[in-house]
Amino acid sequence: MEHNLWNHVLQVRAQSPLVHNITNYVVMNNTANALLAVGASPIMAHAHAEIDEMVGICQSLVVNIGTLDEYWVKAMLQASTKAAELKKPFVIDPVGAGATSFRNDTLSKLLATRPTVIRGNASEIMALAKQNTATTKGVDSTAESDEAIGAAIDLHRQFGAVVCISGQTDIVVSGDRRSYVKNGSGLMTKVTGLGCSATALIGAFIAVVDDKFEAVTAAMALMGLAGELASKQAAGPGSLQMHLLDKLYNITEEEFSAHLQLVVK
Ligand SMILES: Nc1ncnc2c1ncn2[C@@H]1O[C@H](COP(=O)(O)OP(=O)(O)O)[C@@H](O)[C@H]1O
Ligand SMILES: Cc1ncsc1CCOP(=O)(O)O
Ligand SMILES: [Mg+2]
Repeated sequence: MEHNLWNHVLQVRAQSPLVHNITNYVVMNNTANALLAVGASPIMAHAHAEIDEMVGICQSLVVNIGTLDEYWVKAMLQASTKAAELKKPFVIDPVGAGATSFRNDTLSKLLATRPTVIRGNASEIMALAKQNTATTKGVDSTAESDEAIGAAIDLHRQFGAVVCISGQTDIVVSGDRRSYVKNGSGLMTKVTGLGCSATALIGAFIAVVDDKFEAVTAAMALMGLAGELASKQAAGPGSLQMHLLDKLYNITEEEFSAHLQLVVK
């Protein structure tokens, strides 16, 4: 599988999939830039009047609930329903799951449209599976990714989605398949929107890779590796964001295979 992952990076660059994003105000710019850097083509669009056509021309959809309001919830449900109808892959980022009943109710409706992939941090994945005993801390995780594996397995069973728990180790769960990506940097938690960027990259990879488990693993490997290599050049969060975009753009096969820390089970 390791060799396939780099081929998937090359496929994204070669095919430049059009990725429709309904995402939050905080990260629109970061995530569009992350998609461009890996070779994909982002479009951010949430007007009800254009959702159906937009889903129709895109190769995948990213739904991120970071800054919800009622108009946007309708747009998200319209888009995910259309994507399911057209058999286009889509990924949900349950930002802040568990923080409010508005978020939880919206997520229940979105899950019912059967996303291809769910990517969240450990607190969010546990909240989605209603396994959160601790109170959530907004958009940041209060738990380690391995604490959410049971929740991820449960979500996969209920909804059939590939589930990714991000954190110090990114864990991808699908049926009895597991991958563990141990790249990244603690400094990445000091830049807003890097989880959202990981989800956007998943959107690009599921657009071009048939095996969705491998697609998600490749996206998380690329994000973790780019963040780790960029953090070595960064003086702090500001320059990390800048170096991360550069590394997403110019990472080589040699860097990818020399630094990848992947366990597949
Ligand atoms: N403690 C950490 N050590 C190393 N890398 C991390 C750590 N936390 C997050 N990352 C990296 O940041 C990416 C974004 O994950 P995360 O911070 O969990 O998302 P979110 O911003 O949604 O909470 C991960 O895929 C991983 O590469
Ligand atoms: C801070 C914040 N508030 C609402 S959405 C958002 C961005 C969260 O991004 P990420 O989960 O990628 O850190
Ligand atoms: Mg997040």
